[in-house]
Amino acid sequence: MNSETELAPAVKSILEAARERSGPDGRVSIEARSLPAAIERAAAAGRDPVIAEVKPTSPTAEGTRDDDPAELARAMVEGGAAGISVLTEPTHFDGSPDALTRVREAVDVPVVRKDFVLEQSQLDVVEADLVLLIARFVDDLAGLLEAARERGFQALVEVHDRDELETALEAGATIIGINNRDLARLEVDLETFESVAPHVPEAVTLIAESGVSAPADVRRMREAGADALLIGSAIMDHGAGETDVTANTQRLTQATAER
Ligand SMILES: O=P(O)(O)OC[C@@H](O)[C@@H](O)c1c[nH]c2ccccc12
Repeated sequence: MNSETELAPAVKSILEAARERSGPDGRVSIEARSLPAAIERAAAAGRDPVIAEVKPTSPTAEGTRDDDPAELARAMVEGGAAGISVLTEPTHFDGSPDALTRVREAVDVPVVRKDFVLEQSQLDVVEADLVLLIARFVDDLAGLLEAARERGFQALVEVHDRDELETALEAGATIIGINNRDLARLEVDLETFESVAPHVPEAVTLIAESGVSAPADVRRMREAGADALLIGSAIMDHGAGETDVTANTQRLTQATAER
C-alpha cells in the first residue's frame, strides 16, 4: 500500500474502521449480472450509461438522506440507470450490506458494492454483481482480484493516476474506474479522468467516477473515453436541490441525446 501520510483525515479514519471489519467464514458464490452488457444495452438504447449510487451521506456531503435504498434504486432505474452502486461502508457513509441485498432484490440491473475491501474475507460480507477494489489501498491487488472472480464477482478497480492504472492492468483488471476525487485532499477535478483515460487499453470497460454533476460533465467524460459514469451526489442531492432521483438520473442519462 502507498504511504498514508498524504491521505485526508477522513480517509485515514475510514481505512482504520475498514481494517477492523472482518468477514464471515463461509464464501459467497455469485451469478453476476454483466456490467459491460448492461452498459452496451443502455448505449444501444440511446442513453448515456450511468451507474447511479445509493449513498446516504459521505465525508463531503452536506446532509444525509435516509430514504429506503430499494425505493431509491428503483427510482434510479426508472430514470434510465444502467447499473446501481450501493455504499455498504457503515461508519462514514451510513451504508449497510443489508441495503445492498435489498437493492439487488428490487432491481434487475447489475449492482456494485462500494466499500473499502482490504482483504479476502471481506468479500464474503454480501452478494453483489461487482465489488469495488481501490488500487491505492489494496496490498495484493492481483490476489484480491482473483479471489473476487473465484466467488463470481466482477471487479471494478478504482485508480486515480497512471501508476495505479499500471498496477490495475498488471493485476488483470478489465473494468476500471478513474476517480476524479483526490483522496488526499478530497477535491474533485474532471481533468484527472481526461489525463489518465488515454492510457487505458480499448478492451477495458472504462468508468468515470465522481464529480459528474451536470449533463455537460457527462458529455465531457464521454468525449474523453468513458464507457459509463458513476454518479452519486448529483443524483442523491444531499443539499437543498432537486430531490427527485428519477428526474436527476434522467437528466444525466439523456445528456448526449438532448444536446
Ligand atoms: O458523489 P459523486 O461525486 O458523484 O461520486 C460518486 C462515487 O464516485 C464516489 O462515491 C466514490 C468513488 N470512489 C469511492 C470509494 C469509496 C466511497 C465512495 C467513492
